Amino acid sequence: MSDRILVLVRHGQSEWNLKNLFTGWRDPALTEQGVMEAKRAGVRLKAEGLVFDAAFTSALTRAQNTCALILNEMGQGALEPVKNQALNERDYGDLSGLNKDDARGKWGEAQVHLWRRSYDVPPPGGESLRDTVARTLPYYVQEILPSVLRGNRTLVTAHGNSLRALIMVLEKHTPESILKRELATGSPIIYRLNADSTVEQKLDLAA
Ligand SMILES: O=C(O)[C@@H](CO)OP(=O)(O)O
Repeated sequence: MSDRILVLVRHGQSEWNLKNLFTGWRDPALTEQGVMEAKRAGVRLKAEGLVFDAAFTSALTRAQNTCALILNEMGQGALEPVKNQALNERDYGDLSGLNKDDARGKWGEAQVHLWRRSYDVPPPGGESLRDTVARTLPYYVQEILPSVLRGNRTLVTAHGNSLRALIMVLEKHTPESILKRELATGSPIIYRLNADSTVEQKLDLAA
């Protein structure tokens, strides 16, 4: 068995998730429930017998706090995560701060779904998932993957769409199949990688 372990966790519920607002690069805090979700993720990862050697997170508070809560819960509060905005949420541009139901009322369900989940339709002034892949994937390949392949059990706490960008590659999604890939807040996905960086085994703790 290899030690090439990569764990992805979407941050716990944020204030803007709760208010149903497009968030993107805006920086709301975790809610009480979000804090609980992050702690629970730490408990579950510890129960899986995991110990991390490296951690990466975005430049946004909700992902950083989720990372710290997970590591504290695992008794690994001394592990300092690497923070980089390459892991930030997709930039929602002009939609940032708008209510998602109001947006559906204004532009229609189908258009809003395309902005939220399609591969290549950018929201006005913002990033498509393809644009998000273009900034997260180089960081993954240059920084995160070498850490995993060196045998560091590696935690990444980030965001719904920046993680969908990585999952697209890890789980070999097409631009069509990625439309349906949703990520729950605070639910770890544990990947064991082969030496060629493909996925040997996946354990989705949300499933
Ligand atoms: O608002 C956002 O930034 C994201 C994640 O919460 O939302 P969505 O699920 O609509 O892409």
